[in-house]
Amino acid sequence: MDLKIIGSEEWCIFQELGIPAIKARVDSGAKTSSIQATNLKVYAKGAQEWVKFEVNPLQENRSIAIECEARLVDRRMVKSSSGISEERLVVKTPVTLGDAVFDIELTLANRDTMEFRMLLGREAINERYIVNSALEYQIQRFTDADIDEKYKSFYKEKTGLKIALLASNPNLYSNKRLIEAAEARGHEIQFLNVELAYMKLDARSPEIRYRGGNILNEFDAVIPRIKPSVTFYGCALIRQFDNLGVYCQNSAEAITQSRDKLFASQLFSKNDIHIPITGFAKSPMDTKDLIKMVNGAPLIIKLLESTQGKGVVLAETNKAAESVINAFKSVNTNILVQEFIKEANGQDIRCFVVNGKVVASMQRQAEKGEFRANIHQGGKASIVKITSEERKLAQKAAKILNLAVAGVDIIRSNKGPLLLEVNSSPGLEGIENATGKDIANEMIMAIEKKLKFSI
Ligand SMILES: Nc1ncnc2c1ncn2[C@@H]1O[C@H](COP(=O)(O)OP(=O)(O)OP(=O)(O)O)[C@@H](O)[C@H]1O
Ligand SMILES: [Mg+2]
Ligand SMILES: [Mg+2]
Repeated sequence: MDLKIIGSEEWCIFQELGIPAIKARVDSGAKTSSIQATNLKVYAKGAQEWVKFEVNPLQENRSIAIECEARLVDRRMVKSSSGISEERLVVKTPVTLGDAVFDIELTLANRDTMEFRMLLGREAINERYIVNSALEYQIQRFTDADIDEKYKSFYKEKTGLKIALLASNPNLYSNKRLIEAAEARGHEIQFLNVELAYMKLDARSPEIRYRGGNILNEFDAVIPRIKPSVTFYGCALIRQFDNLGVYCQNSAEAITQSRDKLFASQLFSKNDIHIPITGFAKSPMDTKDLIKMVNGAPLIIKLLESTQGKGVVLAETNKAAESVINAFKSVNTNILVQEFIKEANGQDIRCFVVNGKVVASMQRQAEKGEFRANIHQGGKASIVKITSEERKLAQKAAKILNLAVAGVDIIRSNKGPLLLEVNSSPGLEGIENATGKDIANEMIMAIEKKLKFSI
C-alpha cells in the first residue's frame, strides 16, 4: 500500500462539525485522537446518544467558539496528569485531510489548556500515513490569510458592549434599572449571580465559569453590585475578571476598603477629609477614656460592618455608652465609637458619584424620634442643593477610595460638612425617585467612557 507522508502538525477540516480548519499535533503516542471541547451536553437523538459541545478552533484565541454536535460512541476513563481518573466522551465524525475524508473517533478533552486544539492519534494515522516528525503540513498548508478568510464570518460585528451585572437578586430595583439602561443603549447585559460563578486559577489560562460549566469569556465590562454578606467571594471574582482583562466598574480593592469602616476612616483622616471624631479600641479597660475622647455622651456606637443603619446605636448617657461598648467587646465584636452630630437633626446627605462627579444628591430625614436617616429605617428622601464644599468632599472621598461609582454620605455639622461613609453599591431607587434623574444611564455611560466606546 502506498502510504502518504504526514508531518508533525497538520490542518484538519471537520465539515459536519462546522470547523473550517483546526491545527492538529500529530501524536503517534496517543491511541485515539482528541479535540478541545467545552460545555458538553449529552442528548438523545432517536435511539442514539449525541453530544453538543463547543470548540475554540484557533490557538490562543477564545473569541471564536463553534457549536458542534456529533454522535456519542463511547465513554472512556482516562487518567489526567494529576492522576485522577475522569470520564471522557468519544464521538465519531468525518474528518478531511487534504483529499482524504474518513471517519475519526475523537475524545472530547474538556479543558482548554491544550496548546494544540487537536491531537491526531494512531487510530487515524495507521494504515494511512507515515509520520515524518521533522516535517510539517505535508497534507495541506494554510496561510494566516487563508485562516482569516475561513473564519471571517465568525467574527461578529460588534454593535454594543457585553456587560455582566454581578449581583445577587435580579429583581431588585437597582439591578432591573441597570439592565434596562444597558439595553436601552444597545448593549448586551447579562445578570450573573455572584454565588453561581466559579474560577480557575492558572497562569496560562485563568477562567471564570458559570453554573453548568459555561465559560464566561466574552464580557467587556462588569458592574459589581456585591451585597455585604458575599464581599469576600464577590471581590475574589472581581479580581479574576480583572485578571482576564475585563473592566470592572468598581475594583475589588476599592470595594473591600470601603466596606471596612475603620480602614476607610483611617484613609479619610490621612487625606484630610473630615469625619466625626471617632475612637476604636480593643480592650475594655479604657472605655471611660474612649468615651471622653469623642466628647462624651450622647455618642454613636457602630458595628464595623453594617448597612442600612442596622448596626448603629445612639447612647444617650456615659453610663449607657460604657455598658453598650463593653457588652460588644465581651462578645468580640469590632465597633467604632463616634461623636454624635446632634445639630444634624436626623438628616444626612447622599451624594451619588460616578466617574469622579456628583451626578445626583438627596437629603434624607429620619423618622420622628429616630436619629438614623436611612431609608430602611423609615427615612424620607427629598431633593437638596449641596454646597460646593460638600460636592468637593464627596468627589474627594470617592477618589481616595478609588470608586468609580460611590454613594457618599455626608452629615452637616457646626464644624461644616463631615463625611459619614462611602458605599460601593449605592442603591438607585431612593435617589432616582427623589431626583427624577436616570442614574442607571449615568452608570452605563460611565462604562462606555472608560472603554472609549461610542454609540
Ligand atoms: N456621628 C453621627 N451623628 C449623627 N448621626 C449619625 C452619625 N453617624 C450616623 N448617623 C446617622 O445614622 C445613619 C446610619 O449611619 P451609617 O451610615 O454610618 O451606617 P450604615 O449602617 O452603614 O448605613 P448605610 O451603609 O446603609 O448608609 C446615618 O445615615 C445618619 O443619619
Ligand atoms: Mg454603610
Ligand atoms: Mg449610611
